[in-house]
Amino acid sequence: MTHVIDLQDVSWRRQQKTILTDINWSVEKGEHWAVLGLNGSGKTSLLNIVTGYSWPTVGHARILDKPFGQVDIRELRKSIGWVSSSLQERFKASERAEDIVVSGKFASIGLSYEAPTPSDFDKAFHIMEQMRCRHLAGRTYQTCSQGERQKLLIARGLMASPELLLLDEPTSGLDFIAREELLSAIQELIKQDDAPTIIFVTHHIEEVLPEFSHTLLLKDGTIFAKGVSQDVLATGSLSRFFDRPVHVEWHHERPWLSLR
Ligand SMILES: Nc1ncnc2c1ncn2[C@@H]1O[C@H](COP(=O)(O)OP(=O)(O)OP(=O)(O)O)[C@@H](O)[C@H]1O
Repeated sequence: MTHVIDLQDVSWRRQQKTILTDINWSVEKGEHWAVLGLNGSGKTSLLNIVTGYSWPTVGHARILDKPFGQVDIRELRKSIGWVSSSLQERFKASERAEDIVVSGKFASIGLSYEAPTPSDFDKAFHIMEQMRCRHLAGRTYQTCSQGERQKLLIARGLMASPELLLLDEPTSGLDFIAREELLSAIQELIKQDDAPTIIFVTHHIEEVLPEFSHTLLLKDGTIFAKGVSQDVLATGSLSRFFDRPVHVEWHHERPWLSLR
C-alpha cells in the first residue's frame, strides 16, 4: 500500500457554502496524524470525506489505495475504525462492556450480524487488555465513567482489525487524569506491530503525543499547515493560526500552549 489517505484538490460544498476548500492531504503507512482546528474549521467534515459518508464536490479521494468511485465504499469501511462522540448514545445502559467491544466486529455497514463466537470474545478481552479496560468486563455501560466508555469505544473500533482508526475528539469531556490515561493507552496501542494508522482529531495542542509524527492544522475549511508535528506546532506558525501571539513549549516531547 502506498497511501492510507490521499486527497487531491478536494472541496466539499453544502447549501451554497464551501465547507472544505482545496484539501491536498496524504497519509502514508507508518505515520500517525493529529488534526487540529477551532470549532467549525471542518475537522468532522474532513473525516466524513475519508469514510465516504460525504463525497468530494470537487477533487479525488483515495483511501487505503482505493479510489472513490471505483470501490464499494461499504467494503472499504470494514477496514476503517471510527470513534466519535455520536457513538456514545448508541449503546443501551444495560449493555455489558465486552458486548460493546465485540459489537465492533459487526459495526461496518454491510456485515450482517452473527452471534459472536468464543474466539471473538477472546479477541475482545485481548484488546480490552491493550486499552487498559479489561477490568470492566461484566460491568454495564451505565456504570462506566466517561473515560472508561471512551476506552471501550476505541477497543470496539479495533475489533475488526482496521488499517485506519479515526479518533474524533476522544478526550472531550474527560478530566485531566482520565485524559492522560486514555492518551497513554493510545500510545501503547501505537507501539504494537499491527497498530492501525491513527488520525487523532482534537482542539487541544497538548494532546499531540510524540507518536503523532505529523500534524494537520485546519482553518476555515482549508489546510493552514501540515507536516512533521515539531515544525507545524511552532510558536510562529501557531500565532498566525490563532491570530494572536501564543507561545509553545515542549515538555517530554509534547507541546504546551500559552498566550503571550
Ligand atoms: N451537512 C452540512 N450542511 C451544511 N453545513 C454543514 C454541514 N456539515 C457541516 N457544516 C458546516 O461546516 C462547518 C464545519 O463543520 P465541522 O463539523 O466539519 O467542523 P469541526 O471542525 O468538526 O467543528 P467542531 O470542532 O465544533 O466539532 C461548520 O460551519 C458547519 O456548520
